[in-house]
Amino acid sequence: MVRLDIVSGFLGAGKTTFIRKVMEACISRREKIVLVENEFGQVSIDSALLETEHVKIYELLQGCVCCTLKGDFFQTIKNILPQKPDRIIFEPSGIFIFNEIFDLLKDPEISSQCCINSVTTIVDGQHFFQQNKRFSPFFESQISHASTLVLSKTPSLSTKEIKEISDALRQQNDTASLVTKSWDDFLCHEIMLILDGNIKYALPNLLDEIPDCSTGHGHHKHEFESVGVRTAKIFEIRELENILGQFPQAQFGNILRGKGIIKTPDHCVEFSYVNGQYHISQSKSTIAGMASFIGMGLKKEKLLALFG
Ligand SMILES: Nc1nc2c(ncn2[C@@H]2O[C@H](COP(=O)(O)OP(=O)(O)OP(=O)(O)O)[C@@H](O)[C@H]2O)c(=O)[nH]1
Repeated sequence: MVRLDIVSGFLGAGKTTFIRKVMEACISRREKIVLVENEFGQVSIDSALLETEHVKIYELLQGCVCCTLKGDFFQTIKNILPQKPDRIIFEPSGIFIFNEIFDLLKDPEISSQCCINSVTTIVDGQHFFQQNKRFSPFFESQISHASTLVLSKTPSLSTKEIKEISDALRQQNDTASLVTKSWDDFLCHEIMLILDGNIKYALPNLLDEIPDCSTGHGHHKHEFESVGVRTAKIFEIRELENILGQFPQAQFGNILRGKGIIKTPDHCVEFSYVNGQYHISQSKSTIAGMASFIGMGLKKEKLLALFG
């Protein structure tokens, strides 16, 4: 059976960061893995960040596999299965709802060869309470379906804050394993335990236990929009900081998430903007000159002009 490991979490929670660790662990164990990346935006930043010669990456762009791209996702899984990987690691978009995804296991071609091994939901410790309140349907869905909940960005949190978030998570899912320790230094076997140490989804074809989401809900509508940018421009770091520093003031719309790989005079940098805070770091990526923004009421022309 090919194991399907789903790594969910809201926009900017830390999914890609976690998957990078999982990939390192799998590669060191000589597992054959395939990565499926679903980005709501038009530009695939995550694939560029995760690119390695050892792992084949499939991209599903401009939509969400829980609605418009569901058919493409199922077909992608069918295309991958003949390669017989040990594991398919799937990163849904941050605004993913676990509605019809379990129909995967109702497709005989897929369920005879593949089982959902784990659902790891990364929860952004820094922004949890604010985002959970504002975007509760996504949080409820991603948290309640998790076999493991992993808190990210914990070094910036106090013990009291970690306890408060843990209590809130337990109210929504009291059976998942909960990882609150900083996983920056986790060893390979600790990372793999998060995926393989759970039994919630370990058995294939437990159709009786799979929520039936096929009636009533229909495809939910995303209120979000995205803007993708490609640019050959070389930025001074200060220029980039100045751009990112303006985003909370909303003159470019309500930007919830921004990320990109940009050229500077010395090297390429990655930037990440989440909920009003930004971070810039040196990048190892060989692909640069792109950015992606997700939010509401985005001022596309103004954003494009910033990077043009
Ligand atoms: N300090 C710290 N930073 C983290 C941690 N996890 C993620 N980050 C940072 O948070 C930002 C967003 O992380 P990503 O891994 O790109 O988040 P994501 O969930 O893949 O984002 P989207 O796919 O855009 O929804 C990046 O700047 C990461 O470096 C963590 O555990 N600790």
